[in-house]
Amino acid sequence: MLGPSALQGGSRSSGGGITPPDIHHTVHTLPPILSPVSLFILTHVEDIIDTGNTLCALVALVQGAGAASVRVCALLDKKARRRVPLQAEYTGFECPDEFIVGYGIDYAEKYRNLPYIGAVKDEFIKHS
Ligand SMILES: O=P(O)(O)OC[C@H]1O[C@H](OP(=O)(O)OP(=O)(O)O)[C@H](O)[C@@H]1O
Repeated sequence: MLGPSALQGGSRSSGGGITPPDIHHTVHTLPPILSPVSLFILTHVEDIIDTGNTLCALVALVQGAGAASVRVCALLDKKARRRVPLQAEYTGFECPDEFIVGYGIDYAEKYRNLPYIGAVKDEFIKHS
């Protein structure tokens, strides 16, 4: 059965569109918790869905492990950035295509601790 720490480890990728998601890292950092799984129902809670790559990989992994049902819940859904067909069952708010921070979401490892959700202004975004 999947444990909470395993799920946290499996949910990592790039959210704010700052760096590309590292799905291989995601999969390889999962501990060997997916061996004999019989039947379980999982609701995965995520802060934000961006490209959908993270959850697409995670859902496939969990389904492949024998989940009877996998449901995705996300506070924010940045649909305009989607690269794979991922549809969350439960979402809080549709999010514009901006750099979002706060409530655990960072921009270059900053502003995670803001007690509200904000968008980083263009003049603060590093263009490389
Ligand atoms: O839909 P995707 O494009 O795959 O992005 C979504 C993921 O990105 C964010 O994590 P992030 O990589 O920023 O890690 P962090 O939570 O440690 O900042 C977020 O928490 C999701 O897990």
